[in-house]
Amino acid sequence: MSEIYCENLCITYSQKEILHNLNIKIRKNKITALVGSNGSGKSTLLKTIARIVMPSSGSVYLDGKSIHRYSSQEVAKILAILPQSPEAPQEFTVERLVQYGRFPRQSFFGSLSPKDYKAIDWALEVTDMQDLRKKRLSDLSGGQKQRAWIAMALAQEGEYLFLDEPTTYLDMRHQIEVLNILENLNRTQKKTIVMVVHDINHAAKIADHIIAIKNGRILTEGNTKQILDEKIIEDIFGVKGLIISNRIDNTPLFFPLEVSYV
Ligand SMILES: Nc1ncnc2c1ncn2[C@@H]1O[C@H](COP(=O)(O)OP(=O)(O)OP(=O)(O)O)[C@@H](O)[C@H]1O
Repeated sequence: MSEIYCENLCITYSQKEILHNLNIKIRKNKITALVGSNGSGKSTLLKTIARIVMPSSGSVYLDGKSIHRYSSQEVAKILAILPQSPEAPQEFTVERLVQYGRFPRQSFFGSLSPKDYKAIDWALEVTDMQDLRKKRLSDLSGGQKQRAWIAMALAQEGEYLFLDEPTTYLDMRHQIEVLNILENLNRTQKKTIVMVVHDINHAAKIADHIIAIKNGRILTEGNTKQILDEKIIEDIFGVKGLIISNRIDNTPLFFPLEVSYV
C-alpha cells in the first residue's frame, strides 16, 4: 500500500501564497474530509496532493519520493481524482467514459484486455450503473452522471480516490446515494478516500478524519467527535449553531442558526 504525505507544502498563484506550510499525512484505508469556507484552499490542496498543481515550496511524497517526479501515468495507477466539474463530450456513453479510467493501465496498442473489461464491469456494478452503461451522458440525471464519473475513477483501480465536492448539485437522495457508495468502497474495498466536502454533516457521516482548512492553513483536524463542536465550527465557517444528537445512533449533527461576526 502506497504512502502519501506532504511536508511544508506552500502553493502560490500569481505571486500570492494560497497554502502556507502544510504538513499532512493521508491516513491509509480511511476516509478523510477536507472542510472549510469558500476560497480557503481545499481544492488547491487536493489538486496538489494529486500532482496536478506544482508546489512553490515543500513537497508531496508518494512512497518517499516527490510525487512530481513520477509520470502522470505512474500516479494514475495509484490515485484517481474526480475534479469539481468534470467534463466529457455529452454523446459519450457511460461505458465509454468508464473505459477512459483504464487509460493509464492500457497496453501500448491501446486495446482493452479482458482485465480492463473486468475492471469496467466491476466499476459499473459498484456504482449501480450496469443498466445505464449504454446511455449517453446527455441522457443522465445529475446523480447518475456523478455515479458515472465515480465509476470512471474506480476503473482506474488506484488505492486512492480523491473527490472534489462529489455531492454538489445533487438532491438530498442522490447526495446520500453517493456518500453510501463512497462509504461502501472504503469499508469493503479498503479504498483510501480524500474528499472536499461542504456539508459538515456529510463529513461527519462518513469521514474517519476531518481536516479543517482556513485561509490556507490547517485550522484543526480530528475525528468527527472532535470537530463537531459549536466553537470549532464557528471558527471554521463563521456560523453559529447547535450540535444535536442523531437519535438513531447518537452521532453528532450540526444545525446552523446564524452568521457569526466575531
Ligand atoms: N488557477 C488559479 N489561479 C489563481 N488563483 C487561484 C487559482 N485557483 C484558485 N485560486 C485562488 O486560490 C484560493 C483558494 O482556492 P480554492 O479553489 O483552492 O479554494 P476552495 O477552498 O476549494 O474554495 P471553494 O470552496 O469555493 O471551492 C482562492 O482565493 C482562489 O481564488
